[in-house]
Amino acid sequence: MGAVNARETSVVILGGGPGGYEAALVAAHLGAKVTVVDRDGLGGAAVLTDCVPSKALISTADFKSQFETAADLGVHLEDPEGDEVSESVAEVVAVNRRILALAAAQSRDIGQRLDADGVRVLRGLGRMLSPTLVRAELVDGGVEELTADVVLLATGATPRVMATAQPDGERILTWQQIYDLKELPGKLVVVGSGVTGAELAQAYLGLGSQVTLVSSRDRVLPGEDADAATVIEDVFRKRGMEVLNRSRMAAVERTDTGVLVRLEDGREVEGTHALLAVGSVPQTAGIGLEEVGVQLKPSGHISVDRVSRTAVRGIYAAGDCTGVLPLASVAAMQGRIAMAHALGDAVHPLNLRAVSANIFTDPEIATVGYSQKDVDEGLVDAEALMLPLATNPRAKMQGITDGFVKLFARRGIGTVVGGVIVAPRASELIYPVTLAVQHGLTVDQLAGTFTVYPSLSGSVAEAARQMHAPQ
Ligand SMILES: Cc1cc2nc3c(=O)[nH]c(=O)nc-3n(C[C@H](O)[C@H](O)[C@H](O)COP(=O)(O)OP(=O)(O)OC[C@H]3O[C@@H](n4cnc5c(N)ncnc54)[C@H](O)[C@@H]3O)c2cc1C
Ligand SMILES: NC(=O)c1ccc[n+]([C@@H]2O[C@H](COP(=O)([O-])OP(=O)(O)OC[C@H]3O[C@@H](n4cnc5c(N)ncnc54)[C@H](O)[C@@H]3O)[C@@H](O)[C@H]2O)c1
Repeated sequence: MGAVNARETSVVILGGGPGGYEAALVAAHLGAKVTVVDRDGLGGAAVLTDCVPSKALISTADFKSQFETAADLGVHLEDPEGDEVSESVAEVVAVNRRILALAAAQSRDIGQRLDADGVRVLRGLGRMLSPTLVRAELVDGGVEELTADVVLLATGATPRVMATAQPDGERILTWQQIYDLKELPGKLVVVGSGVTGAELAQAYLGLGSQVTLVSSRDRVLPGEDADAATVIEDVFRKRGMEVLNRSRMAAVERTDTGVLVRLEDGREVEGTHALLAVGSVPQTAGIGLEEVGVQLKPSGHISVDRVSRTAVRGIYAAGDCTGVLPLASVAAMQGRIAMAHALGDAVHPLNLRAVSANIFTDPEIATVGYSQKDVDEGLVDAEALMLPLATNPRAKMQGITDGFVKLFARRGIGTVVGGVIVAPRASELIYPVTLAVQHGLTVDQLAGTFTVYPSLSGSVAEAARQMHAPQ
């Protein structure tokens, strides 16, 4: 925007999720006058219904699973009378109460930070009246019109709902409705084996439900590294999940005892509950975007460039409403970049090649940079090396049998361009690989860096060592 005086700039942000609130903090820090209009609660779906609650549920399921595997490490549980305790039980009401309290506390923390930084927050629906005028329809019934030099659209996405599978919040559920459950589903049918479906199917399996996963593709997690997805699918089956591949849901209906999921090939799957995880749609309709010139893709996502600009000068967009990469971390980065650009601070355009992501299954799948598919399709001239974790001494001590480290490095040069780690806490282990990708380190530099003995990160260094090309 050329020479900008941030102190005289008024910024209006639609949406208080990671895309919106992180941007608000940056804009306030740069001195702008900032108002956030948010409909559902600060933190957005990320904090209130999606990312945070699902990860908290998974933590509970992981904890419970440790009781089940304790015997492998020679530990059994006894009650005070010395009788063996064979089962742990998840009390869903208590589990959900904790999760909702945790999410609410995080939302409150965000509110306090925004408040401390002088950001004004209005609870209500924002609508564009012109490129520089936003109408806020407040939950208390009031209306406010806000003039803006800069607008950031960060309205997120919402679960996709099919006409033939209508959620009722009791037995047929979206992932946003599961925290109101008063009892653990006896038999849960999860429809959709993307990241949301896979994570929640395993969480409920861990909590004690019988689970059937309806997967429309050849394998679960179709968008992920095939070796990693195969490990996860094997683990799912080993632990007793029924996985139905090449099975597309046609409809879900209520029965006297629960639900009936009809598949397109005529098969039927019965359950007590169905969880629909068939994707999301952006929340971009009916709020005046196209009327003011913002371009939407056929999917409804807002078109943006690498500094989060839309087609309209002064209007930016960040997060799931752009469909660039639906992650909280990416939403936040897009929001920060937008404000830096709009308010004349130093800008580093979004670099998707350095985004690390994690699937919170057990074991977890963490990825960064170029993928195996990119390598196979010749998008980058790189070689791959995969090292199973089973031979790692720390893995043996911890009873870890499934998992691997895979690195991709430029052929001949050895620069690390990507990696996949399948392991417990892979989300923590991927960081050295992300550092290597971000800063162009070579496999020799990774291999030449000390790791603790014994440690799982030793396998990252060992994989790099095995990729050394003698000069
Ligand atoms: C089950 C699940 C688990 C996930 N887990 C992870 C994870 O572990 N890690 C990760 O990085 N990502 C995760 N994600 C993705 C992550 O939740 C999203 O990428 C993130 O929420 C995007 O943030 P956002 O700011 O774009 O939108 P949101 O978080 O959806 O926030 C948008 C906000 O905008 C408000 N809003 C909408 N329209 C308007 C309007 N017109 N006016 C005012 N306010 C409006 C909404 O009320 C909401 O508060 C997960 C997603 C799902 C579904
Ligand atoms: N840990 C994380 O970071 C995390 C967790 C959850 C979601 N997310 C983000 O959200 C994005 C979306 O993930 P998602 O899993 O919600 O959606 P998705 O669109 O990736 O997956 C939905 C799946 O449902 C399947 N499907 C659609 N219709 C179906 C039908 N009728 N019957 C059976 N299957 C059907 C699709 O083939 C697809 O595999 C992810 O790419 C990720 O970026 C991240």
